[in-house]
Amino acid sequence: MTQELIQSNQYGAINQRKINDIAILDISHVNHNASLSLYGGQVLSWQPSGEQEVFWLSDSADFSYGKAIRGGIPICWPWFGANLDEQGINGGNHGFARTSLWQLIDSEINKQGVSLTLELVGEDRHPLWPAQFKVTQQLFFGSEFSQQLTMENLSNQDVQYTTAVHSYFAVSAPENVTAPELSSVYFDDKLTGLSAQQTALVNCVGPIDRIYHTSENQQIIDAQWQRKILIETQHCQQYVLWNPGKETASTMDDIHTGGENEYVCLEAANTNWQLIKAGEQTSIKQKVSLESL
Ligand SMILES: O=P(O)(O)OC[C@H]1O[C@@H](O)[C@H](O)[C@@H](O)[C@@H]1O
Repeated sequence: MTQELIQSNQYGAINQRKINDIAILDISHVNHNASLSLYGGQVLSWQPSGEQEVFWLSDSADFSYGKAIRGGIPICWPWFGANLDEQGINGGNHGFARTSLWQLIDSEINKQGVSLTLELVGEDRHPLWPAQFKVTQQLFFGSEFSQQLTMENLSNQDVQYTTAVHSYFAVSAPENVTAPELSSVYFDDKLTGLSAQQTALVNCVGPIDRIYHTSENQQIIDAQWQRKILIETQHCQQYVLWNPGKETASTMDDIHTGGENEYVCLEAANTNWQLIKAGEQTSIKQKVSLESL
């Protein structure tokens, strides 16, 4: 495997390698290892020293232009989910950011961790979203992880967006896992089409596909791995909880056999259209940390 050193110092190094034609950055640091793909601007892994991997990546992920990479943190933007307009133009699932090439603008390695800035700039990228825009993604990998997306509307017209940072959290098995704060929150069930449901979440076994209307901090409690994943967000009004379950996963080429038993998606999101006025910007953020049980 050919590697190119991007940056290093006494605390760590960033190397670049390629999968097919896709540039992957590998980070090794005194307190963690991590990797991300410039295609999709997508975090693929983050493993603080002495911990299990935090983000799940499918063994069958398709690293090809035009395809979304299954796992890590796909960026759903400028829309989340399906997007079908009145003329019948179908934008497909989750927008174009996850199938776009992002640029690495800046990186810094220090004792606490590694900071990276990625950018996606464009205009008229899709008939359903012709605006001129810049999205800046600021990532920090250390013993904690944070991710901020700043969305700038560079057009002279207002635009609307929906979004999700579609985190695939690695777990021992969805049946060992719960997210207790969600039990008291109303959700829209994408599988039944029913809105404003409320039921206790016993575990995260799929098929499950729900939009929970809350911006409170969340915990993914994994009884087997004896850890809590803590998630805090800013300017996100929902969380999406998704696991396809065995039957649906077996129809998905980019999930390896049994892969659905290795993760739970809890996606910090804005699933209702949000306005960004002409020339203005807005941002969302998530912070992820770990605790032992
Ligand atoms: O297969 P995709 O496009 O990556 O989407 C995966 C899932 O993403 C979730 O966010 C959606 O709520 C699900 O409905 C969807 O199936």
